[in-house]
Amino acid sequence: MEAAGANWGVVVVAAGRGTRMGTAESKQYLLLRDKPILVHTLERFQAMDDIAEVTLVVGEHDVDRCRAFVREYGLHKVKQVAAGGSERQHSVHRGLAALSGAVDWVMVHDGVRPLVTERAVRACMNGALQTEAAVLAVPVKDTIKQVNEAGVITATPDRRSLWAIQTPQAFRRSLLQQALDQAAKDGFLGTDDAMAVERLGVSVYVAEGDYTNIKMTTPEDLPYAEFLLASRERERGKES
Ligand SMILES: Nc1ccn([C@@H]2O[C@H](COP(=O)(O)OP(=O)(O)OP(=O)(O)O)[C@@H](O)[C@H]2O)c(=O)n1
Ligand SMILES: C[C@](O)(CO)[C@H](O)COP(=O)(O)O
Repeated sequence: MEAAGANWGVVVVAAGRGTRMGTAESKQYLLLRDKPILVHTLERFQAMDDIAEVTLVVGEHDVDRCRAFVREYGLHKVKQVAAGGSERQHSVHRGLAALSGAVDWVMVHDGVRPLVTERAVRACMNGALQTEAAVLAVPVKDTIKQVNEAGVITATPDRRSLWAIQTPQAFRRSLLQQALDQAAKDGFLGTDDAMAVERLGVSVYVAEGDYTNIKMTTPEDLPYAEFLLASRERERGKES
């Protein structure tokens, strides 16, 4: 563990199209209260003293408008705005390459998870510092079934072993680099970053997150996120 000397960078991936949201505008640019979802997300990391830099990965046609957001919202920790790839994993790989050489610990976060809390981010960072690789997750609340193509249940995994995985996902930088390089070489595509590390045989630890760290995915997520932000503002108002 090298908490004191750790130099943390964050790759925020936001190069997806948001097909399931079904809006003309890509979901990361939709307004949540007064600001684009992506700006809320970046502000979470901007506010944390022990994060040195952020690389933002966006669609190639959105690079200029995102550079303008960086200026408009004073997001000075965003040192690079890079163009992403066709799959999330490609975008992460490009973002990792764009971080400066000073970064030795990295978190990957979805640009469309604007409600992550500082407490949860810290839990993930501390988990990685102790183990090399940690992700945020919450225990699943529903009973999960495996269902075949005919719509028939084939298995009911023990719920006590099931966790819904979120971001951030945190790693020693060299480990994530090795994992993504190997995945690219093997033509392996995962739906999260941990999968690339797991296939190297390296253990990835789970740090308990919050159910409110939702990924903005479908239209009903928008009013829920508005509600959560308003509740947090009310709580802050009561404290001050
Ligand atoms: N080629 C891609 C695909 C996804 N992402 C990012 O990865 C995060 C999580 O992905 P998801 O919610 O699945 O976003 P989309 O791919 O945009 O959504 P959809 O599958 O509905 O099109 C998002 O911040 C998204 O912008 C990315 O950077 N590059
Ligand atoms: C990485 C992730 O956020 C973990 O839940 C998620 O897998 C990425 O989103 P997608 O919907 O699978 O593309």
